[in-house]
Amino acid sequence: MCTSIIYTAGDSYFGRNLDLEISFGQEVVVTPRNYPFSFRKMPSLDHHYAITGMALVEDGYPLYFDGANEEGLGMAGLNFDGPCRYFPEDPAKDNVTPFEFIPYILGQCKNVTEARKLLSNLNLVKIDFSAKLHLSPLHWLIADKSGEAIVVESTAEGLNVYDNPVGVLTNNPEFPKQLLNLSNYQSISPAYPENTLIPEVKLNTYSRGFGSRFLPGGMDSESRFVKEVFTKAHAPKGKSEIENITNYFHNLHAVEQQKGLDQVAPGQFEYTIYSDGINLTTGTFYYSTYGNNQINAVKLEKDRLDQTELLQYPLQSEQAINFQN
Ligand SMILES: C[C@H](CCC(=O)NCCS(=O)(=O)O)[C@H]1CC[C@H]2[C@@H]3[C@H](O)C[C@@H]4C[C@H](O)CC[C@]4(C)[C@H]3C[C@H](O)[C@]12C
Repeated sequence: MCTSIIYTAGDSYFGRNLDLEISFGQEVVVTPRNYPFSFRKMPSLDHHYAITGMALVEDGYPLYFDGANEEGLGMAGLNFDGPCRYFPEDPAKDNVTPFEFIPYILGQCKNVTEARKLLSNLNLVKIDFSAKLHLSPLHWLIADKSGEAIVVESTAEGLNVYDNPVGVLTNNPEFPKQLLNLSNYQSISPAYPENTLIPEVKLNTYSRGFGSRFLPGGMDSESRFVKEVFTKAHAPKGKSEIENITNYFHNLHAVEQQKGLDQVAPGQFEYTIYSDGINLTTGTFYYSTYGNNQINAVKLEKDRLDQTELLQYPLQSEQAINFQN
């Protein structure tokens, strides 16, 4: 499972938890403006917006899991196994493969409005990256620095683009069903509830936090969706970058998967491999990994964005403990 969010507190922060049982060898990758992006069915993009994100570099090509461009548009791919369908090439459409989708959008669009235009004639065409790396069934959260967010899902009906008023995406079911399910939890509150059960009897209120007593807490995607929507809706807005990024990571950690809790095969457990977030105004990319709770950061080096070579930053996965004596 995975969870992706956009959190706005002055600046906007975009990113995700990547939850899986295996790691792909991903790292922080900056694709500069003049790296030639080739596409299987579309003309290549020799000049484009620079992109920073988490990617696996395979045969020199950055396979992005999530990222954002220098204009402040972010995009993340999350598992969508079941409803997801990709299609044969359609000569009347712009045919983009799912593994090219993030560079295609982030390379060319400044914001969600521009992304919607490219999406209006797009076909997610079924072509594997290689015999070794097949397509993954994904859906995507796209959001910009204004806080506007949309979800893209390719299903049997074709390509669906939904407004996302809550700025959260997890996994199944289809996004409209996730939104509908929120109404089941509309009475969840940070405030202490009024006793409407039996007002004339004074109840023994033995604990704080009763407003969120029925908030789901499971690892499944519906539970994480509801929990994250509630957490983010009430998250404080900081006055500094440090406060904001701290709040942002607490949001993602609210739906983190600890090792041992989500069994996917005998002896195999899905867990939160990394959490990341990018400031959509400054382009600074932050991340932590399961093994290293420290927040690491890669600043956007504006003077290196005109080159053609990828900039790669291996993940710092060793725990960093601040010993005080
Ligand atoms: C598995 C990842 C999504 C995490 C997630 O949602 N997990 C939930 C699993 S489940 O619902 O509980 O089953 C996705 C996100 C981005 C994906 C990667 C990116 O799309 C980039 C390439 C694309 C290639 O076609 C396949 C390898 C790959 C390197 C993908 C592997 C994998 O499918 C990734 C890493």
